[in-house]
Amino acid sequence: MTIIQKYFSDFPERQTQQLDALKELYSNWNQKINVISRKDMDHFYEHHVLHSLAIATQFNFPAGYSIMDLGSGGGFPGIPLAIFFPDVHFHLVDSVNKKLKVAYSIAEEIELHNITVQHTRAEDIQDKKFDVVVSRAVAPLKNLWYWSKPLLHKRPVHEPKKINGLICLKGGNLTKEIHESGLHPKVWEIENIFKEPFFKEKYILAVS
Ligand SMILES: C[S@@+](CC[C@H](N)C(=O)[O-])C[C@H]1O[C@@H](n2cnc3c(N)ncnc32)[C@H](O)[C@@H]1O
Repeated sequence: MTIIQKYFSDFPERQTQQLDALKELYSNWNQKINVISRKDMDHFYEHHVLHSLAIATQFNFPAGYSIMDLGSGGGFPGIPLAIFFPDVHFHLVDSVNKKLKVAYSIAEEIELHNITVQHTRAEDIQDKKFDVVVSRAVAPLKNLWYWSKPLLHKRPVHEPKKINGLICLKGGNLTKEIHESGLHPKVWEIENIFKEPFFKEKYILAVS
């Protein structure tokens, strides 16, 4: 996990151990339930953990915040972010239960207590509200916002690193997708944050 240390130098011991444990756990689970493409396991920390933590370079979630990871699959970006923000609660939602089972088992194995999971489609949730929704590689921005908006607390924030809204990780040419959403997201190019070629044409989008 040297690639993580390259950008985040001073993790407390507990978080370092949790991050260190992830690759072997995901490798083992992946042999039973495919949550990460096999060839990607060679770049696990860069493509999955560091990519998820791009959000932590731009946002500071205060203790007590409640965050939904919409379409979390095997736990990205939710699990790396839950390790990074141990005082923030992450609710991992996916319409495929077996992937969530992997995420939940891994959270248990590393004693990550700020995670809950729910097997449902995001648009069917009616009884919960969150401060933030995060999401990676799930659906067009228009849909993500349509599903997230009713689930967000209405708490306007005025500090630049805080947000009450949707944060998603996306790749490729987003011009059409953003236009079709009718939204004006704030956009960060991850290649300006992390220098590895993998992050070319990868973006963080935020809507609030
Ligand atoms: C390409 S996977 C990405 C998984 C994970 N976010 C990641 O980056 O590794 C997309 C996931 O979104 C889930 N998904 C798609 N639409 C959804 C919805 N409306 N509600 C909940 N989950 C959804 C799918 O089941 C799938 O697991």
